[in-house]
Amino acid sequence: MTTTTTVGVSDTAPFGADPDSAEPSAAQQKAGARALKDLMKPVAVPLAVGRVLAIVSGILAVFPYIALVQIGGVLLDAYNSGVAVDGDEVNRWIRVLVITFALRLFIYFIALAITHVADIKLGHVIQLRLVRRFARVPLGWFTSTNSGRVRKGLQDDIGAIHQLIAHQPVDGTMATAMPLALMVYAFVIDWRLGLLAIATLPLYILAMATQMRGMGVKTAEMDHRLSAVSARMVEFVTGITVVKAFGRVGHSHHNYQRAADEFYEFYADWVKPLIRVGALGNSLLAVPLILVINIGVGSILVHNDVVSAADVLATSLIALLIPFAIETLMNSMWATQIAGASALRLVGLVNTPVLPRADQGGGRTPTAGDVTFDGVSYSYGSEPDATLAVDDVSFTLREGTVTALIGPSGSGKSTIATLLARFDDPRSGTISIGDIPIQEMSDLYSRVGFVLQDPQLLGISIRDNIALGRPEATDEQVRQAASAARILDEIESLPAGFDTVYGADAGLSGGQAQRIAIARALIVDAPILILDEATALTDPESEHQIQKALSSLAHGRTVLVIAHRPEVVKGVDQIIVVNAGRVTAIGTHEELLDNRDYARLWQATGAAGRLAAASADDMPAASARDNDGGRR
Ligand SMILES: Nc1ncnc2c1ncn2[C@@H]1O[C@H](COP(=O)(O)OP(=O)(O)OP(=O)(O)O)[C@@H](O)[C@H]1O
Repeated sequence: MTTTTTVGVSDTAPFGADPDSAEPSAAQQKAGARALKDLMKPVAVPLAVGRVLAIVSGILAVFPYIALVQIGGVLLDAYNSGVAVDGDEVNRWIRVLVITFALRLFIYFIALAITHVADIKLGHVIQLRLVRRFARVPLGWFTSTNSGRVRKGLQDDIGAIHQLIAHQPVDGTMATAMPLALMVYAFVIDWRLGLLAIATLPLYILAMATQMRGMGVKTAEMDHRLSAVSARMVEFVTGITVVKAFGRVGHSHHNYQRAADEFYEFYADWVKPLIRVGALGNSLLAVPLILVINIGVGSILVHNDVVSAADVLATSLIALLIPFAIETLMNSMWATQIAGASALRLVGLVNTPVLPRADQGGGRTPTAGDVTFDGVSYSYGSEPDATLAVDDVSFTLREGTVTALIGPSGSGKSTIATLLARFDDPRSGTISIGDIPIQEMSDLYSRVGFVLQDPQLLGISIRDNIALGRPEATDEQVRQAASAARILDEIESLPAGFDTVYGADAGLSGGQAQRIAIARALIVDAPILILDEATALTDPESEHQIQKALSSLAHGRTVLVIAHRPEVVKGVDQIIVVNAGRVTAIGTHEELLDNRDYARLWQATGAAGRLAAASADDMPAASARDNDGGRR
């Protein structure tokens, strides 16, 4: 195995390039917009309803102003003509003002409620799509890099599109519809007052257009750079133990510092035009300036009897509302850009390549248990010229026998073994069990069990951890499995025995966790087993216990053991020597004694001297045949 934190794969992303690594471009931004559209399909109808309601609410915003102008007209008429104010008329317009104002707010809140429900629904839909997808992607895809992407997708990116789904359709539409309706009304009152209401807008739009050129790409890049800083931070924190142990805190901290400095410089560059636009906007659209223009010029028009004072009051209030609408519009544009990057990542995750489903091939079940690799080749990269990690490998594992894979580090042992567990499909060749290709088997994981270097216990009870592959197992069966895996006494001495929750109630040593993983494989009772010879890093007592547990597990099964030490393979039925992804020899220990590659492996590990003395006890397979443990 190349790593102890993931199964059979290293941290380099093997299944295609990481989209996070590419700097965002205008093309990516467009792709983000397309991705957003695609992502929003399941809630297209409620979002459209939200938009329509926002338009209605925006149009209703005009009515209080109409009422205001009418009330002003009635009051002015009465004042000018010296007659009593028509109270009924005023009351009627006050009712119009209050009702339309309240109705506008009511419709606005209903629209927001609809889009918020849509947002919750969409989050749920995306999460379901992701979970269903992840259930079908090759297991080898789950490197720590991709796990980070999954975490970011499920947590950050779904959160980032909240603004876009729950707020933008309503606030963005309202920010367009309301000022438009108000401006139209201002022109209906009087075209000169309409022009006054929008007098400062052209300057503002011009300033904004020059300052904000290219901001879309920059905003998307900011999200990218922020992710880079977070990644450095996570790297610093997760690697802190080893970093401290090797006295590299300063160096590692320096990486984070550099990323943060780069972000600071970029941010300063990004924010400058925004500040300038903000300052210009504040001055060009500032309340005093708008009032001076509208009331000042408006008074001249009133003085010349062109319009009434009430008209000027209404259009001045309309002019004051426009800057707020523009601000909301700009905010929602930025939210869309940032959400575009998140949507792109989510769409990437949702479209992660999957393994073809076994049941599409009819879900066949093998009759005999021989395992055959026939001309199997595999590369981690998807490009046609990617280096082959496994190159045209053919061999057979006879039913009920033990085979060891042996070869130098990086020779392809783990890759061969994990292909049998269908962590991914070979690029060419076939792997079959009893003449049935594993791709066509629907119950592969009840036929193939594995115990790997990293036991991967979950934060659930020890009982549930053991019964993971067979949840219906009785307590007695779980106890028996624990006993055969030489872990029963240690579990019973835990605070809550089998109910102890791993991680929360108690931790376990690597050797203990390994034996629980062995109990887990025992209870599934799969006839074919993949074992990683994982005892090299444990203490002698733990190693002895694990070997005994493995012996119980191996008994009577077809076993493929990944051997890291030559001693382990001496008594097995068959040894497969692997070098640079190719099988260079197959035979028993005695048959291979003259093989150059095999002899070199013994020498390379300094084990040659121990060759003669290698004890059968070291070998799970050999001892399995003498052991009293058995398949249940
Ligand atoms: N996730 C991965 N992405 C890209 N290349 C990988 C990945 N995992 C392994 N490889 C490459 O595939 C080749 C075979 O690796 P593999 O882990 O199968 O070898 P191994 O014999 O099991 O090594 P070891 O004994 O050190 O665990 C190596 O060249 C390795 O660098």
